[in-house]
Amino acid sequence: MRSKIVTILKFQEDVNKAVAAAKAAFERNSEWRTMSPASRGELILKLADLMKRDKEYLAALESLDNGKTYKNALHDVGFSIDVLKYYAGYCDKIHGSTIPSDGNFMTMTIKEPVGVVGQIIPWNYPLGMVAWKWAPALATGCTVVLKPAEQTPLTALVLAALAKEAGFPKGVVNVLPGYGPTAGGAIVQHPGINKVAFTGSTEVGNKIMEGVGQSNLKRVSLELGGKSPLVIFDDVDVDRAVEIAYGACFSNHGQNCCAGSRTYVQAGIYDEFVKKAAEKAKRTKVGDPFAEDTVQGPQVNQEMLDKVLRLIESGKKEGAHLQTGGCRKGNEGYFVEPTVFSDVKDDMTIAREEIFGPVQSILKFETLEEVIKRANDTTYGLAAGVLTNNITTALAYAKSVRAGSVWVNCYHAFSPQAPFGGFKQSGIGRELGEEGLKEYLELKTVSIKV
Ligand SMILES: NC(=O)C1=CN([C@@H]2O[C@H](COP(=O)(O)OP(=O)(O)OC[C@H]3O[C@@H](n4cnc5c(N)ncnc54)[C@H](O)[C@@H]3O)[C@@H](O)[C@H]2O)C=CC1
Ligand SMILES: O=C(O)C(=O)C[C@H](O)[C@H](O)CO
Repeated sequence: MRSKIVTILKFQEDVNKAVAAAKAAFERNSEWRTMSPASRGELILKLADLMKRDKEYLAALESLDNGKTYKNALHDVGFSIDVLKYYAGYCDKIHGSTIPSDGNFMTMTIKEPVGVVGQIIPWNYPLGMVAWKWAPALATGCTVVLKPAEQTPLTALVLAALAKEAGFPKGVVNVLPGYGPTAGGAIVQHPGINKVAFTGSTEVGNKIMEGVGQSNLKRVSLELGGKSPLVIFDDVDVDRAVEIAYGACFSNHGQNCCAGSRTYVQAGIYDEFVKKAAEKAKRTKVGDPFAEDTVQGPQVNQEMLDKVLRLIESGKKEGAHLQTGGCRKGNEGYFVEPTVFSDVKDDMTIAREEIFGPVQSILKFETLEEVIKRANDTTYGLAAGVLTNNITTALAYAKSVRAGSVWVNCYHAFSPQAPFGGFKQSGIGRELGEEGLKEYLELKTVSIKV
């Protein structure tokens, strides 16, 4: 008990130090606050350039730390650079408006950085999540204290070193590795932090809301779990649909908040789709993330391996039809066989819980009205997809599905310009795009008596 208290106090002390540094960097006359917006943009671009210089190193470290394939890690580094560049361009374009208010006043609004921001990120996109969190925070002029996931702290630490090399003033970015309840908890509770941005489980998202309520009502943005539906109508090319559905569900080994983990297939093509989806999954090359031809590496750790296997077992027990996979792959490492279940029913655990693993659940449907209802029958609302050649069907689905992103005839269509975030218990607020900036700004109204 005593050693636990000492550990908690130690984390508290570290968080205090990081917050003090971030607060000092945010002081009114500090170098950071008095820097021109254009120079702030140049620093962010410099960081992006340094990441480009070190991209192979960053990707290798990410792959080593997380288990994702080197190829995917390299893609993540590229996307992270794009996100930084996109927000760098915003630095000198953040402005308020003038308002024709009643009475003899001239009224204007000013957009100001929210202040010191605590950022808590997960292990599935360790480097990508740093970029998504830092870019809008730094573009708006905030200072940050970031806690990477305990499973994958390495690339965030390298990015901190690159930020130093780029020339960010002392205290603007702080990286603090540590565990969730201790280091993360201390960030959430800290009275010196003005906003917390979090990506991770809905369970911890709830704890963050509680902690914020108990401390100083920090601003909050949350990007949480999902159980996203991909709906496939029978007017599409089945082979193409199988490919898209595979990418939707299995990319990043299924460790993806917006994984298309409920595959609804219309009755007319259902049997053919199931057969081909199982063949596709079976062909997946699982193994060493650094090998050229590997498509799927290991899950991140024992805990996640156990969770995925437990959910696969629930699928078998509850009567879903196992088409392929269904077991751990080999006896070493955290590898899972790419798994496909058909005849999944909406009330089965595998159709309701976020699995975060390489498991596809295929469900049959007949009509648009029916499938909209079923797609929306979830506590989540992060993403959704639809494959059809009928524009009316696509638009009806896109308008009716309760999700933050809807992908039509594609999936995982991410770009730095397009906002991303959840309806319902998938989150609060948006990341990326112009919307992502708003999460880091306070709006001030100034009225001048004329
Ligand atoms: N939305 C997403 O991208 C992610 C969703 N998940 C979901 O969550 C499940 C569990 O994975 P975990 O790694 O346990 O997720 P988690 O939500 O516990 O971890 C995410 C981050 O939150 C921190 N954290 C944990 N407890 C905290 C607390 N009390 N206060 C402040 N910070 C805290 C962790 O240290 C980590 O940095 C996964 O199986 C998956 O379903 C996990 C990772 C990412
Ligand atoms: O899973 C998450 O947390 C993400 O938001 C990452 C996205 O899925 C995306 O694939 C990153 O490129």
